[in-house]
Amino acid sequence: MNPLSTAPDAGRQRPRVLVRGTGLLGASIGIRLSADGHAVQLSDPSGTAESIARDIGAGQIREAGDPDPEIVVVAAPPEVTAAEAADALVEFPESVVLDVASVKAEVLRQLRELALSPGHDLSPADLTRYVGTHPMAGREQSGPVAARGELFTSMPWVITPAHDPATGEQIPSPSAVAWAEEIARRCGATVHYMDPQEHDASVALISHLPQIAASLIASRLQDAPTSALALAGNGLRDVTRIAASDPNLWVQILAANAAPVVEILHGLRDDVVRLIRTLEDPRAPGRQADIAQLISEGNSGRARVPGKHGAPPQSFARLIVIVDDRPGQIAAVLNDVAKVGVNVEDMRMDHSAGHQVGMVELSVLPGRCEELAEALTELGWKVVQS
Ligand SMILES: NC(=O)c1ccc[n+]([C@@H]2O[C@H](COP(=O)([O-])OP(=O)(O)OC[C@H]3O[C@@H](n4cnc5c(N)ncnc54)[C@H](O)[C@@H]3O)[C@@H](O)[C@H]2O)c1
Ligand SMILES: O=C(O)C(=O)C[C@]1(C(=O)O)C=C[C@@H](O)C=C1
Repeated sequence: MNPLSTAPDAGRQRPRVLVRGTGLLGASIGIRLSADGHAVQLSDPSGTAESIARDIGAGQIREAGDPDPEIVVVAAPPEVTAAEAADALVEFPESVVLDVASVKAEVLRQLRELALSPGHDLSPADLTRYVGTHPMAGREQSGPVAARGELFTSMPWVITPAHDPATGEQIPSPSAVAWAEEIARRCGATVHYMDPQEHDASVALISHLPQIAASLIASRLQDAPTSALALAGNGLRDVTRIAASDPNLWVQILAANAAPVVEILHGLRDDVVRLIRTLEDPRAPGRQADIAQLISEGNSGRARVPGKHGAPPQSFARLIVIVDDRPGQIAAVLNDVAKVGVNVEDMRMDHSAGHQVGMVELSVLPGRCEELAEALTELGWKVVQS
């Protein structure tokens, strides 16, 4: 009997996993599952991506004659995801097949079309072993070199089981869904369930809109004078980090989720037009209240962004440690923080223009900030609380 025909057994089973597509996502999953004791096989049309993934500990390159995987994770670009998942369902008739593409309804639509197509070996019954998923974690860099085993820790991972449009019944078997959930948990993520359409509408707002906004803002900088760019502070860095993302990937994501994105862009356009009108004559009666309203609407939205583990938003206390600008200083600070036993929730490094010093900004729980500042000062660090 297929060991995966039942739900995960109290976390003891370690099914063999094939990761198809060993870029950022695939290699990160491979690292995490290998560390958790799974035998992970790797395959990618790019031999370089496969070799790098293997070399960084994501698993072993799948060779002819290797045993069939029990779980396949398709981590390929969105436009080939349905075809890759279909091939895996046909090639490994006992395996559970997951994908991690950023869009869900279009992948499912293509898979259904393949299952109904007389020219394809995929049958509708095979779809009982397919589970669409989407880890809400990534980076602006791609390829296995950017992979990190910790990528998914405490981040949401959405599972989007398909339902039969006629009967409303869930298509993937309960054990396939349970295994998808188990893989997400073993990668350190927190699991959410949604149907594919609700997922796509949600990510249009919380993922696709930010990407578009970051790209549009960063594109304004292309011809900016170098003297202006030299003044760039954290505000600009915060809102443009994801503007460095892969254009190829985003063409595919936005094209596959265009309708919900367009709806949101209409609303954004209305707000931009309103702001332009206001600022054309900012001293006219009522205009300053308009500006204040726009900024405070942003405050309200921002306050709703949840913290780690989907917990309510939490403001961390921040302290800045001033370090000499030489190798090993960040590690030395973090080492001392670990000695004090305080968890760092976030960290960033900044340089003071024209000075040979760096500023390591540490975000910690407010209740631990005072104690950490005192301990680091005692250990000889220059500490500033902000
Ligand atoms: N980048 C992110 O932040 C992020 C986050 C969550 C989900 N995703 C999704 O994960 C998937 C992979 O994205 P990524 O960021 O790892 O991209 P990536 O470019 O880092 O890696 C994609 C890999 O897929 C390989 N590939 C290309 N065609 C293939 C095929 N037909 N079969 C198997 N592999 C193939 C490429 O050679 C490459 O190594 C995408 O579907 C993306 O939507 C990305
Ligand atoms: O943090 C980043 O760099 C990301 O772009 C990650 C992000 C996101 O919007 O949160 C981007 C696209 C993916 O589909 C999932 C995650």
